[in-house]
Amino acid sequence: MKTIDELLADGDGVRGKRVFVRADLNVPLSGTTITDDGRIRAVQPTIARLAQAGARVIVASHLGRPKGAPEPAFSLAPAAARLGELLGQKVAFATDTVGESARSVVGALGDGDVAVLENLRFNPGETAKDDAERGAFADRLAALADVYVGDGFGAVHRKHASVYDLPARLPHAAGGLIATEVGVLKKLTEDVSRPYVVVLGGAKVSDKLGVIDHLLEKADRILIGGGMAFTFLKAKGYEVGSSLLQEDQIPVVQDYLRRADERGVEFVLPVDLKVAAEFPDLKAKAPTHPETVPADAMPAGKMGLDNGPETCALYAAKLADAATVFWNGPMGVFEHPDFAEGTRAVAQGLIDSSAFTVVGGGDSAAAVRTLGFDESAFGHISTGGGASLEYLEGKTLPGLAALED
Ligand SMILES: Nc1ncnc2c1ncn2[C@@H]1O[C@H](COP(=O)(O)OP(=O)(O)O)[C@@H](O)[C@H]1O
Ligand SMILES: O=C(OP(=O)(O)O)[C@H](O)COP(=O)(O)O
Repeated sequence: MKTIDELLADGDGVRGKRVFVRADLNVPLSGTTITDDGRIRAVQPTIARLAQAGARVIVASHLGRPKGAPEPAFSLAPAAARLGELLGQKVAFATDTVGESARSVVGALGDGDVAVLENLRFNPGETAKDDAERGAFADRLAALADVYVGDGFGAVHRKHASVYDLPARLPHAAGGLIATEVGVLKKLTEDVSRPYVVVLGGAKVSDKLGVIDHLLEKADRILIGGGMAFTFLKAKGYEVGSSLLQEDQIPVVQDYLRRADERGVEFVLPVDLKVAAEFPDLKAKAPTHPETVPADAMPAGKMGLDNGPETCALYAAKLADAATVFWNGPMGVFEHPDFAEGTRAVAQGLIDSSAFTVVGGGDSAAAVRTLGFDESAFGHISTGGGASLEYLEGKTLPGLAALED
């Protein structure tokens, strides 16, 4: 994989060239306010290096999951503004991705200038399953640039036009963030110190359940929380009220539990939960008066939104003797103060252990920072959740494979 160092050292370098940087600027927002800018800070050095070398830098990313058409709530304008602050230079913003605005903004770039395009997922070609449709969008993106730098680690597991098809159309290299992320995660695929404990939570349950199949071969202990817990609790025959549930995956999860038993892998599920009548308002953050209930006695109509205190203590104990920990997915709706304790307890558990700890995922990393933990207390904070899980699984990641030749 060609690195950015090689790209900068090559012949005339990048001076005067239009360099397309596929970043992951998928940051958490409250309205138009960025609540954690970690992903922007993580890719900023790559953009700064290219700009300093005289490139005309075009930064592109997705944000959230809009359905192939513009949705103002998912605009990248706040991220572009924040990038400008971090770089200490003006950053132009195109209000589309391959249209008139993008062409004119890119055409106006001088050497060392930086522009951000609007959300790639406002165009259906970005995420299309059909190769030709994705390819046609990638052709239009390719027309904007001379060189491609892949540095959106959080999205390398997506076979999307800007991640997979575009690098095939331009000379390409991997950015510094991808190089760092792959360097750390590679260690976890080689020889891990044991006990190896994996903590899984969050809300992208259908995306991430599959990784357990592989973890059953690798991990010594798997702690489940967040929205992921309810499919497991239901699989054990418990009621889960109106909690997040992946009903069609219940037989799969039952198989995981059976295989874990056979293989001696310890599966740990919540023993108590914080529940409320409905999903909390994350903007107003008004008190929700949650109840704590045993995990096997969830009241009908209530939603599980965090681990209860007994689970917090149990998970801390299950982390204490770990030698390696990988954690993806918050243990609850940490964005609301009533449901942050489970996530805080796991973060503290990682810090209190003497393990090598890796925290992965946009929201998990944001949780650790917004709950006030010092980033340096963790071994590595990865910008990718799904991406790091799939990397650990040994899967071929489209966005890495595309950079490889
Ligand atoms: N019990 C729950 N019910 C609904 N959402 C939850 C629950 N627990 C955690 N979440 C949500 O999961 C989201 C993060 O999930 P995910 O995107 O999978 O993690 P990451 O970005 O770290 O990979 C957070 O926004 C959090 O509010
Ligand atoms: O937030 C992301 O992934 P993550 O929640 O697994 O860390 C990435 O930006 C990928 O987003 P996607 O899962 O909508 O493709």
